[in-house]
Amino acid sequence: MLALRDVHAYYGESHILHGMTLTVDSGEVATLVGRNGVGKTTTLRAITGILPPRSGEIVLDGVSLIGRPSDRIARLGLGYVPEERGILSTLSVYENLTLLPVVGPSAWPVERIFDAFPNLKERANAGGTTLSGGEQQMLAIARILRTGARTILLDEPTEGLAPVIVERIGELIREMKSDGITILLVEQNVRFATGVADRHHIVDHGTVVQTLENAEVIAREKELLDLLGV
Ligand SMILES: Nc1ncnc2c1ncn2[C@@H]1O[C@H](COP(=O)(O)OP(=O)(O)OP(=O)(O)O)[C@@H](O)[C@H]1O
Repeated sequence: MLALRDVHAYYGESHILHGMTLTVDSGEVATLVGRNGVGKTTTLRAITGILPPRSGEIVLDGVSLIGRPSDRIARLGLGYVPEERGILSTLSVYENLTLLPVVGPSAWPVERIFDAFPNLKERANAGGTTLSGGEQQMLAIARILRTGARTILLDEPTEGLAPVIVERIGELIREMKSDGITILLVEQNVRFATGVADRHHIVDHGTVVQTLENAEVIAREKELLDLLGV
């Protein structure tokens, strides 16, 4: 389980997270939803240790993450797929895929990844950034699955992608969940979010203002879209 309690984080003097508190249960898919700039990405960066919080508690499976460097946090089984995906242009698809160390026993072997993503197999020797946006997103997620991370943070994985790719990413998230992986997802597409998630944390001004079960969000979709301004 992942738990944040009263987390405060800053960029320089800008106070961005104002007491972020939330939990993601083991095996759950939870989302962070909210308008642009409310601190969703910053929350993921605080969890990974890329932007260490100035105060508060973050605990992953009983271990405090506070004060640990991000590479140590990753080795505890936390994977992060940033919005910008982080595919390196100087490396091939295969090299990008195998770049990160394996951190756990449930790591997907490369053969499983190639079975799941035939496009990545076909393009294994091509440059990482010669792939389409959708393929790069698949590669970014596949790279984390290969590490065996049991808790995965995904930042807007569907942004700007064609509907058929969005659907494939939805299937993949459901497959990850059925493998027992815990997922925290930043997602602006409410339809997509309700298709994959168990609970939704509504974020405003760097804090969670409401947590809703998936069924509530489905029932109140219009209200939520108005709230998000989308
Ligand atoms: N590197 C940075 N330096 C300074 N301020 C930043 C930096 N990154 C983000 N911010 C600011 O922090 C606030 C929260 O940004 P964050 O990216 O967490 O928002 P978000 O909810 O993820 O929204 P979006 O969907 O726009 O990414 C914004 O006001 C943003 O301008």
